[in-house]
Amino acid sequence: MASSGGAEAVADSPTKLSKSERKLAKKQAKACHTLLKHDGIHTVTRPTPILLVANGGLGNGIQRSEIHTIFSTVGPVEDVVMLREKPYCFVKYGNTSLATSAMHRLHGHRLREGQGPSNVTLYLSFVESVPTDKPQSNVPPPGLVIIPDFIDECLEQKIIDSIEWASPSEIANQSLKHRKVKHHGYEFNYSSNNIDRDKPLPGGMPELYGQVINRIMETGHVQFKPDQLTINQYQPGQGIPPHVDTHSAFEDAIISLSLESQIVMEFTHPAGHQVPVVLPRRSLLVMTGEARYKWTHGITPKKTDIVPDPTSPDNLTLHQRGQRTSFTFRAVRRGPCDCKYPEQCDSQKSKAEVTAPPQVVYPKSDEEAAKLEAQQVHVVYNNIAQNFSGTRYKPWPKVVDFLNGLEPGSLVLDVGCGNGKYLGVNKNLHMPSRVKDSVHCCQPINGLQY
Ligand SMILES: O=C(O)CCC(=O)C(=O)O
Ligand SMILES: [Fe+2]
Repeated sequence: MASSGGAEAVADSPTKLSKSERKLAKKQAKACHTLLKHDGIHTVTRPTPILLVANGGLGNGIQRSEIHTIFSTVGPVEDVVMLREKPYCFVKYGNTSLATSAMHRLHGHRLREGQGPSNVTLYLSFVESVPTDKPQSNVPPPGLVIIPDFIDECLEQKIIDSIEWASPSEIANQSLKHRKVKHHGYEFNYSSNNIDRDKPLPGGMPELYGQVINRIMETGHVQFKPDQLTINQYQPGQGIPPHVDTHSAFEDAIISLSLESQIVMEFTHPAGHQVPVVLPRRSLLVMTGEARYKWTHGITPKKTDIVPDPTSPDNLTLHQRGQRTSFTFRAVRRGPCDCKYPEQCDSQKSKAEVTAPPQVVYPKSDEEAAKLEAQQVHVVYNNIAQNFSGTRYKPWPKVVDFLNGLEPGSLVLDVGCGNGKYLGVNKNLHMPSRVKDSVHCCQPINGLQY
């Protein structure tokens, strides 16, 4: 039986729920709705030995050991199952009574309490079985090679110490705000995604990096000697959007040396399937052929990566990112690209295709505009409302103070009221709103709408 929420299982009596119990039940109902809608997971109201722990998954930055420790305080845990990228996990007890005790004690538990923004609230539901992870193809794109320990720690330090970053004010003026970059050989222009062949940078390629390039050539994986270098420095939480390095800008073989910290790079095939690839610290990544020309590569901006761990029952664990500095070596292309991947190739796409601005069709009447808004705005917001609302339940204290400071009877219009979290803050105010489906808590009054 599918449940709208395990709240019944949590409440000791069917009598009136307290305010915090109501909030918990509402959050849980939303979690169950989302699970069913997106992952087809049915929660049940009848107690079972298995608990689904919403917010307690690898996708939420939670380690299995944290879940194991807290759930073991109730009794022996038989298994904790974490699924790749999912923000929930499953805790299996030997019997229903232990799972029921855990439901009573840990539903609404705040993990990492007092640890600032990293604290999370766990919402529990009973489930009858644990779904298995969808088999994921981990076959890396053809043409991708990783050479571990390409350089030793001593050279790594030497290279890091040698970087001459621009001054903070120069960096503040750069177009890239989300990571630090420095170029040698040629400047990479992030607006055109290309380089200006006629403007080599003064200073050429520093001698130390020249040595690394010679070493790269000795691997035998690279045909064209790199003459351009982009140094990227990422703090934990920073990344680079998925992209294919412009075909017309660089020859085959895009090479990246990872220093200071490992990272997971996501490779995505044009058909949509994704393969996460761990780039170990001090390793060299070489992308040629399909890996270079056809698949996108990118780094998701987050603070932890999910990485393989053969010692963990689900073969996965979390790795906290540290500062990573990468050296991307590329050979500037001197003519058009004639690769086998015309779909991704800017040299082979017709000029019109590449340069034509997207066609914008403006509505011709108010009716057409209203129809467009209904399709593109109202329908979208109504579809995402449940999820959206689940992430916005805490009123901002300053707004609450403002509302509580108003004269009783004041008329307040909360334009763009989201899930209406302020509508009930001060019962002495009139706060009209119209949000169909978005959230049941928004009350329309007297035709005053937006
Ligand atoms: O940081 C990296 O390893 C990759 C950087 C990259 O893809 C680029 O600069 O185009
Ligand atoms: Fe790239």
